[in-house]
Amino acid sequence: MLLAIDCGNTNTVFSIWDGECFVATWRTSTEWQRTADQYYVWLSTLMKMQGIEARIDAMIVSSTVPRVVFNLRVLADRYFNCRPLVVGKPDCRLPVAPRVDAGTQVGPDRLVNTVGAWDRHGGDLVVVDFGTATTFDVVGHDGAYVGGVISPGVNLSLEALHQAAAALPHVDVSKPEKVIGTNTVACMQSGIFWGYVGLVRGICDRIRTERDRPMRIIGTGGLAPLFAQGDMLFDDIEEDLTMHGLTVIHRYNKETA
Ligand SMILES: Nc1ncnc2c1ncn2[C@@H]1O[C@H](COP(=O)(O)OP(=O)(O)OP(=O)(O)O)[C@@H](O)[C@H]1O
Ligand SMILES: CC(C)(CO)[C@@H](O)C(=O)NCCC(=O)O
Ligand SMILES: [K+]
Repeated sequence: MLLAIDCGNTNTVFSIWDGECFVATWRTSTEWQRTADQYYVWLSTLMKMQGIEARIDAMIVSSTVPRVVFNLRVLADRYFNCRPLVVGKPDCRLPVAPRVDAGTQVGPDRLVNTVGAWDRHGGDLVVVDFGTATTFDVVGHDGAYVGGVISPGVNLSLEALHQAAAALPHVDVSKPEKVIGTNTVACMQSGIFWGYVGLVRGICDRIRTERDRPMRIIGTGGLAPLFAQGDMLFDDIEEDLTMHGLTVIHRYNKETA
């Protein structure tokens, strides 16, 4: 079975793929210091607890944090006796090459989102991913990543507000009842929630205008369902899009090996 790993700047998600579906998904914080042995103890404990007897013999990794890749390679080698595919490395091929400026290192999570979304929907898409950053990945008619937009993440913006202003507390993002807040927390929640609804709507409209064609908007990431409550932002929400993209890239590399 395949172990697919998506390391973001905040969280790392592990999923086990049996060729047809994900049999399990677990999440941990991203820490580059974590060793292969630590990953394995954590993973094997969760597998045991859930009675999962998967024999992992392949691994694929997307990491926005280059330093974590070393220990994940050791994990693959020491415990699963395989060489991992690492998205963005020359030996990991993508179905369609990105069309970006020479020398640009596109975030592997964005490339993987592009592949996953194209596999499900075909071309002319925008993937909006609410992670550490809020990213917009534009997929051309042929499935290529053709560029996008990087905005500060929702939780990052809330944290920056709290850090920079002595009287502003830490708050969690949620949909406020009204736009006009009558207390500090409600004012901050409104600014973030309706601010991001406007940001997503505005950027997607401008992308459509710039591309001059209809485009489907796919939302992903933990906060996509929450923001979908604010406006008709997305044609679809797919929380497993990055993981799906990883399985597609793995299959593509196996078939074209
Ligand atoms: N209402 C909410 N308020 C705050 N956080 C939420 C809420 N709903 C979901 N989340 C968070 O969203 C996160 C999942 O998002 P996702 O995996 O897309 O990005 P991330 O892990 O924050 O970022 P990255 O992938 O860049 O590491 C989880 O940490 C989850 O706690
Ligand atoms: C933008 C993030 C942080 C989103 O996870 C990641 O994709 C990244 O580090 N990207 C590198 C730069 C780029 O994508 O163009
Ligand atoms: K992510």
